[in-house]
Amino acid sequence: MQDTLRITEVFYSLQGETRTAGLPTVFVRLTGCPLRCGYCDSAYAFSGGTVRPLDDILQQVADFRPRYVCVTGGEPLAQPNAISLLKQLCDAGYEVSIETSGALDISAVDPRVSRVLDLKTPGSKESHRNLYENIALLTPNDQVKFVICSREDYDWAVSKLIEYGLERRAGEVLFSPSHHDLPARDLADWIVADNLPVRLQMQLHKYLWNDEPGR
Ligand SMILES: C[S@@+](CC[C@H](N)C(=O)[O-])C[C@H]1O[C@@H](n2cnc3c(N)ncnc32)[C@H](O)[C@@H]1O
Ligand SMILES: Nc1nc2[nH]cc(C(=O)O)c2c(=O)[nH]1
Ligand code: SF4
Ligand SMILES: [Mg+2]
Repeated sequence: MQDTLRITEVFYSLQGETRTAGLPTVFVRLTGCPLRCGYCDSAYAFSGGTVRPLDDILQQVADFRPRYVCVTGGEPLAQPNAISLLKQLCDAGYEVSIETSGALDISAVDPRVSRVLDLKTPGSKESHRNLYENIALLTPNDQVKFVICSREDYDWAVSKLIEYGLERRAGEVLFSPSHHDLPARDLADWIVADNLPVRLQMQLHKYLWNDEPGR
């Protein structure tokens, strides 16, 4: 039996987030997630999807002839075969990233992959799931993200930034407003006022395409 993954969608768009924001990217969205963040914009990937052989997924990615591939979900690391998919995408020569909740062990992910590790804030209602052991594994090829719902979340994120020296461990520390919860301008003003070594991230695809699935 060939290795398979349960997949919600594969699509080509502009990366809306992280350090490659604005660059054409193929997205592979894996189905299923053990978390339930209150703000989740991808709840349609919690169930359903199609079980597909890895080779079939790799061929669909190749047909777009991309430079960048982003594996997301759902929670991609909840499916063990995601590790094999990531390795094979790297072997094929793409620049690969993974978006992960930070609740699962990231140690088996191929080091060529840029791991975008979300540290779940209290506003997500899932911060008790954060696996802080992951932080020691971060390298300059990785990125840490906080999705911030309120001033309380911002203060919490700053405390984690300082406690773990995150800007010295990861290549990027991203502060993103939770869409519809916090005006980006408030977060921008706080970052400047506190002179933080972090990058404000806005979800480009929501401004371009109003968060339609598959964009
Ligand atoms: C949908 S998740 C999928 C990957 C993984 N489960 C995770 O949480 O990182 C991808 C990214 O979108 C972010 N996200 C989800 N809903 C959001 C929202 N309403 N506003 C801003 N970011 C959001 C998540 O925090 C995460 O960084
Ligand atoms: N354009 C676009 N960029 C994205 N970056 C991360 C996404 C995600 O849902 O994880 C995403 C998405 O859904 N669309
Ligand atoms: S971990 Fe990611 S996919 Fe799962 S509920 Fe939270 S934001 Fe959504
Ligand atoms: Mg999305």
